[in-house]
Amino acid sequence: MSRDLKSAQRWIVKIGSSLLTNNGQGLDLQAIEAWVKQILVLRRNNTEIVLVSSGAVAAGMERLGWQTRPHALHQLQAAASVGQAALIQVYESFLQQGGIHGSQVLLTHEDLRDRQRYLNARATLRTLLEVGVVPIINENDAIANAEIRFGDNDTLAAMVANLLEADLLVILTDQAGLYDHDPRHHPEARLLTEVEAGDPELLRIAGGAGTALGSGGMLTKVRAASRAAQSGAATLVAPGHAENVLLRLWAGEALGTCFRPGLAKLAARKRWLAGHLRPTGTLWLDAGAARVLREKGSSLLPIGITAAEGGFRRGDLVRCVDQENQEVARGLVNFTRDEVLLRLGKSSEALRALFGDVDEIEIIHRDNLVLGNAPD
Ligand SMILES: Nc1ncnc2c1ncn2[C@@H]1O[C@H](COP(=O)(O)OP(=O)(O)O)[C@@H](O)[C@H]1O
Ligand SMILES: N[C@@H](CCC(=O)OP(=O)(O)O)C(=O)O
Repeated sequence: MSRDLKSAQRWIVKIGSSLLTNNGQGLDLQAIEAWVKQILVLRRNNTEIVLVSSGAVAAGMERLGWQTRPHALHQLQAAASVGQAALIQVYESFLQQGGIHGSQVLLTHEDLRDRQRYLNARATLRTLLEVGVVPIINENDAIANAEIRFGDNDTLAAMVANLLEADLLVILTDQAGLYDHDPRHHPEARLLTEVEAGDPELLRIAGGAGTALGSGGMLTKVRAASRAAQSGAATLVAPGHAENVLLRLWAGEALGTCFRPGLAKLAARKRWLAGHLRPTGTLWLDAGAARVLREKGSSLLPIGITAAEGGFRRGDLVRCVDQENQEVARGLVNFTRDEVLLRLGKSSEALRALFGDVDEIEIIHRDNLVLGNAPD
């Protein structure tokens, strides 16, 4: 697979606990500054970045003057709460040097399982990207108990990659990438430069965390790569301490391990959106529109829509049905219901007369359309 990542427009970058801390002694400010500087360059080159950052517990321990990591959950949560503030303060100060703001988004597993909270999280993150902010995500450690925890940030980062349909998930860690054995115990281990996401063999060779600081080890990274692949994202597990690692990856250098997503992005993404999102509305198509969608998989234009139901918003999944209420397709809609109602039945000329020469006239673009009776 080519490592040309310049066309990958949305990256989720996960920075692990093993990297963020100076051997457990608080945050490694120099390292964080270096990553933020690279993120600023990527942003200037139109790559959207969402950061998933660990490090709250370690930063909190330093602020509280605790020498050893506590075992009791309430103490860990207190440390995370103090440290999260420190973490955001550090990122924000470095981002501001480049004229950009960061924002804090703390998530629990529940937030991505509950439909309404999932949609809220997605809408917020999309808006943050639209206004040029770098969202900085961590688990909401202060309140997350065992039942609602992700536990490691690799899983969280992969779920965010699905949520935002990212092109790429970059997992920075303290090793050069995935080896055929845990390199801490097998000095002869070989680095794997390219693998297939979801290959079950990888689960066998990936071990647990290498240090007391990290939580998931390679196993959660391998699992994260298969999860990210479900929505078509490639994953790179790369050495976070390598100089200019993000810029070198962006330039196409073969650093770390690349997990190919298997299915082409478009096909994977379509399968994922049909299987994972629940429709929030219905568009009724006339016979002509139903036919061109079924026969040619064309984009859905306003002229072929006769009615719109449901309180959907831009980016939501809607069902497209024919006049007999048979499902023709599902897709991500480009407009809110009110906007669709203003446009339905109108020709492209009529739309231009109303709205001027706007770029987007399709109600659903063909890349966002899945034909047939998709599962709920
Ligand atoms: N096959 C493997 N290849 C590379 N590293 C592995 C492998 N199996 C286990 N590991 C361990 O995984 C560790 C990285 O995971 P972890 O400690 O959780 O870090 P992070 O905080 O970056 O998530 C490495 O330090 C390494 O010891
Ligand atoms: N949410 C925790 C980090 C969880 C964690 O260690 O994850 P990981 O970086 O995947 O090993 C924190 O901020 O301290």
